Amino acid sequence: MTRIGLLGGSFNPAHGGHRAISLFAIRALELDELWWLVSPGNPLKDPESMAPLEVRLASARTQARGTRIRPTAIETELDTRYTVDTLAALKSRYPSHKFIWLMGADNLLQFHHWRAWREIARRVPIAVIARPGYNRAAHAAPAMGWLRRFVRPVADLRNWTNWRPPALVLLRFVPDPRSATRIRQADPHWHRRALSRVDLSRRTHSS
Ligand SMILES: Nc1ncnc2c1ncn2[C@@H]1O[C@H](COP(=O)(O)OP(=O)(O)OP(=O)(O)O)[C@@H](O)[C@H]1O
Ligand SMILES: O=C(O)c1ccc[n+]([C@@H]2O[C@H](COP(=O)([O-])O)[C@@H](O)[C@H]2O)c1
Repeated sequence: MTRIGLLGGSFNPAHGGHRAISLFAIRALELDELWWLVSPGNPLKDPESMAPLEVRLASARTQARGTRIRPTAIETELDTRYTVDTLAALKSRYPSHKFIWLMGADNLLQFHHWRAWREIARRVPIAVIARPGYNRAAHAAPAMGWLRRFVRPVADLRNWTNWRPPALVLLRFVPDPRSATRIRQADPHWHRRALSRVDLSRRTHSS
């Protein structure tokens, strides 16, 4: 049985915060691999401000170097955009893998807007990772009105593969204030430089 964590995201761009929380999660959940699902397009986000998928994926590969993190654009391959569909496709493609969905506390605040969010929680256990500025609000998130009864103690964490979903665990690692919004604010043209690096490496590989 392979233990896989799933961290879906825009990764616009990937940053050290993603890497840090992922490394903590790999250890805490004893994961064989943590897959970063670099989204072709978050259904709730404006595509205008989104760098091309290949540039975001390249930033994810850079951040994941030398770890058990596996950046993927598997939602493109599966032709899914909604997490509920991605999970169904992954579970049927990898029937012997055990999956756990990871998300930062900011995503829990929006979770009730996701398509079939209760169904997502019925499909896989969920680990919510504390994030500076969002934790108090996350405890009061609309989705928590329903999810609260399924919260598991951290003491039982290693046993997550035996949890029968819905099951939710709240994880606190060293708080990491990094965010893609801040990076874009400081460097609005990050993707242009990144795109030229992607093009360059493609040319180098094909030459
Ligand atoms: N510093 C962090 N601490 C905890 N969770 C994080 C952190 N950074 C990102 N995440 C989580 O990682 C997942 C993917 O994040 P995403 O790619 O949206 O990055 P982001 O920094 O939140 O981007 P943006 O600022 O554009 O919203 C989400 O579940 C998000 O909550
Ligand atoms: O399925 C949905 O309705 C849905 C709505 C919003 C976000 N998501 C997923 O949530 C993950 C985090 O997205 P983001 O843009 O906040 O990094 C990513 O995998 C998205 O596809 C999914």
